[in-house]
Amino acid sequence: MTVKTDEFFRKADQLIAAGRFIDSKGWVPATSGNFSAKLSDGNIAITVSGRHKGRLQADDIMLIDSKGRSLDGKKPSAETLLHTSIYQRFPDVQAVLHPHSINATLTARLFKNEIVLKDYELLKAFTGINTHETRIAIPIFGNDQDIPRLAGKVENYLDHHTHDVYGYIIAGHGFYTWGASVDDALRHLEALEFLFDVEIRLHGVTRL
Ligand SMILES: CSCCC(=O)C(=O)COP(=O)(O)O
Ligand SMILES: [Zn+2]
Repeated sequence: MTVKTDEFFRKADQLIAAGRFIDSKGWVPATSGNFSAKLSDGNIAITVSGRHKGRLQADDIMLIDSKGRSLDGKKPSAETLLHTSIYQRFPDVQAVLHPHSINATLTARLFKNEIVLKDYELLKAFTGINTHETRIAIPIFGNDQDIPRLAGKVENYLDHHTHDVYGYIIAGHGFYTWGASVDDALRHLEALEFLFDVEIRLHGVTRL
C-alpha cells in the first residue's frame, strides 16, 4: 500500500475546506459532487465515493494513481474517470471540482449544447483572461450513467476545442471545472456559478 505524504494531507485539507465552502453555498446537496487534487508524483487525492462533500474528514480523501486505480483500498468517486481524463489532457491542471448546483441544472434546461458567456467583467476570474471583451463557451453534455461513454464525449469535444475551455455542464446533473490549484479551480467554480445565475435570470425561467 502506498504511503501518504505530507503533500497528500495538505491537498486533502484543501479539498475538505473547498467542500465546506461549496456546501455552504448549496452546490453539493446530499452526497453529490466530487473533488480531486493532483500530487507532484502524478498520483491524485480524490473524494471517496458516497461521502457528503460538505462534511469531509481526512478519511474521506483517498489516493489513486493517474489511471484512477485505488492505491489505498478505498473506493474512489464513481466519476473518477472524468477527473483523470482532465489531468491527462491538461498537464497544468492540479485540481478538478464537480458541484451539483441548481444553476448548472437550470442552465442545461435553458440552453442547448453550450452556453456562451461574453462581455462580463467576471470573465477575468478565469486564468488567462484579462478583459471583459471576450467570450467563453461552456459545453453541455447529456447525462449518462456510463461514465466511460460520457468521458468519451468530453474527450471528443476537447479534441476539437483546444483553447479556453474552463468547464462543462452535464445536463440534469452538475458541472465540472478545474484549475492550476484548488484555489484556482474554486475561483472558476464561483465565477461560473455567478455567470450561470445571471444568464438564467436574463433568459427567464419562464422558458423552461
Ligand atoms: C447522489 S449524487 C449521484 C452521484 C454523483 O453524481 C456524484 O457526483 C457523487 O458521486 P461520488 O461517487 O463521487 O460520491
Ligand atoms: Zn455528479
